[in-house]
Amino acid sequence: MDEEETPAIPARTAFRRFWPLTKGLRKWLLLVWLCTVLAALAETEAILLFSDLTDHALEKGSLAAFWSPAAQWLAVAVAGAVVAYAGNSVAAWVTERFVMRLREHVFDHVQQLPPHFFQRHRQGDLLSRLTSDVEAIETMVVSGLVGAASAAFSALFYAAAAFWLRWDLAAATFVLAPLFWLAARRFSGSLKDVSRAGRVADGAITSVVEESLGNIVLTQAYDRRDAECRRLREEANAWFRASVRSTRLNEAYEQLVQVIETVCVLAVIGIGAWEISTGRMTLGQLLAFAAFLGYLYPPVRGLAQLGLTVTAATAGAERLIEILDVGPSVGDPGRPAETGRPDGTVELRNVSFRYPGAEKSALEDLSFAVSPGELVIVTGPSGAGKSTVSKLLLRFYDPDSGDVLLDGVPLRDLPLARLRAYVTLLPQETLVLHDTVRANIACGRPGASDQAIEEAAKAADAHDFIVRLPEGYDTRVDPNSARLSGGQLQRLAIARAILRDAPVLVLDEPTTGLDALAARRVVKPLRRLMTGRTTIMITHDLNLAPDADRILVVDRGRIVETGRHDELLARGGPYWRLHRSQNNAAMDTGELRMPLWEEEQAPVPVHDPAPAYQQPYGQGPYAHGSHAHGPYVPGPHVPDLHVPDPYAHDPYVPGPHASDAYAAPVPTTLPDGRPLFRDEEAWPEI
Ligand SMILES: Nc1ncnc2c1ncn2[C@@H]1O[C@H](COP(=O)(O)OP(=O)(O)OP(=O)(O)O)[C@@H](O)[C@H]1O
Repeated sequence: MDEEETPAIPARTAFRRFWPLTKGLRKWLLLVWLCTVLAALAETEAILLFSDLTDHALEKGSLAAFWSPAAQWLAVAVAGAVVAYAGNSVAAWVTERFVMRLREHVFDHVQQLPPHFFQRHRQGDLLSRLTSDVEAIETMVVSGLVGAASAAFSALFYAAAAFWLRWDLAAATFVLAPLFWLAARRFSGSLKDVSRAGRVADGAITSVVEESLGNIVLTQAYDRRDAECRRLREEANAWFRASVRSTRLNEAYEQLVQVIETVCVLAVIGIGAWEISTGRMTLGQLLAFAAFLGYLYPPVRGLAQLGLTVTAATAGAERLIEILDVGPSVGDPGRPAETGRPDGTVELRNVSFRYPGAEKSALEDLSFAVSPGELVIVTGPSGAGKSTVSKLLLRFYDPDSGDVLLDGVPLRDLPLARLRAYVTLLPQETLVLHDTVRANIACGRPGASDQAIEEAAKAADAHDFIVRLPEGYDTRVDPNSARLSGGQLQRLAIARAILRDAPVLVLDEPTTGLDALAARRVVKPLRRLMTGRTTIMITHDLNLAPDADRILVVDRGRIVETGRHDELLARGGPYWRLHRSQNNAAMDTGELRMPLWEEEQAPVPVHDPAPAYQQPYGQGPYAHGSHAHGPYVPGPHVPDLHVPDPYAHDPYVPGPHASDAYAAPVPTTLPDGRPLFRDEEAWPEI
């Protein structure tokens, strides 16, 4: 779904769609309309008094005939002013309430949408929909409706008054009325197109600014200022064209209407002059008639203009309806399962899943179970489906087939709020609220006491750096804050998760993006967080792997290997290769990493749950003499790699190179000499 493809919707459909949101406000709308009616009555009375004054006081030059109508006129004017003030104030209140309600409604809806929606929509465009498009709908549903009702009433009222005064004169004038309608009709189609283009361009400009400022480091470091300005200019040009064209169209319409009005006024004066000359009309009557026409034109013009405004607002409505029509991918069950706090047994049973619109499945018939308190690491190359597992565990999506179970209960039978209280996610990116440190931790468990927050911070090794901040726990932080390092932010996130105290933890790349020192600094807090909880850690970083009760190696949506760290290394299979590529510092770029098997070897071999052959670590097929020491070369391009895929050989017969460097025992240090995280020692405070 793209902003350019927004489907066209008739104004009536758009109106009907948003009208229910005026519930509770309608009585106030009626009051606004009543005020307009009263104001119109006051104006009419004023015009009639003016006619009286002209004929009795002005034409006859009698001051005595002046006082009474003048006093009545003043009283009517004051009453009209009070009513108009009250009506406009209530109208402002109603329109702003409606805007707030609509914005909350759309915002609430957007927050329930699945992750792929946000990957496919630019944030700036969403922002523009939530701001200017929401306001546009107000002009259609509330101001539009009240305006139309008031204008229609005023037009009818003044027209009736004009007829009552001189029906023949009025009839002659109204013959010209369809001209207004024709003029409005002529312009409305073009105005809708141009408004739609303007709104899309507005969203695009917000997106460019937002993306560019969000990437300011890239912009500055790579001197991309000109490129970014060019990008902005391209979008701004579209907006510029749309807005100039929209002004031109509106202006042309206004001027055309002026000309039509002049024709009407001249017709009235011409007929009036003839009527006065024949003695059938007084000057006062003619002036009053002209005044009624003067009052009649604005509502008639307003009605036609309103048509144009509503047409333009429909373009905004289309963009909001497009979002509102995207349903959440999951919802609360009709009949929720009756469960208490779970022990934390997690199971994926024959789970297959394909992202909406994707060509290939992200997970294929995946099964594994984790017992309460176990630590299971899910690893594998980029795009293997690891993060998809975390999305299913949090129930951002339901599997296409198979089940995800918590203590034997399918997740789809648990209310979402309860499920997410039981399963805590520590996401890859450190998520920080624009708020105080205290609030950032407390959002793990709203209403937590200060003492509980501090204890969580202590367990996460965050307390010490927090108290050193200028205002301690009350220091404000924000997502782009330079105040806290990546590691410190991660420890805040750990404190939040500790406070949440869920029986199941899903850690998605908890050390990614942290340097070695910072990564090491979060290991202890992470261990404290994991203690006693079922933990599923999705990671490329295998430094915590020795701690895991089990490691699942996933590739192309399937488990290709499972076991403990030592067993898997000894097996010399995919895990061993992942581990080797990491120790060779060929970091996780996905492209750099060795494929677990060669592309052409489809279908993907499925893990055989029976214990694999016991192959000494380093005796795998890739422990090949000339490559063992060299820089990492992706698998399929290894020129003299004559050893077939390891999965094709079960059991594997050790090759002739068992004695090379990779036949060494499991290393206890990283290549740069750092100890593995397993051997913790005191580290300096960062
Ligand atoms: N929103 C999406 N729409 C379509 N396909 C998607 C979407 N998100 C992920 N995928 C695809 O699903 C597959 C699994 O993705 P996933 O993010 O789970 O991989 P991963 O193992 O976590 O990768 P990485 O380690 O790079 O984060 C990939 O082929 C990916 O391209």
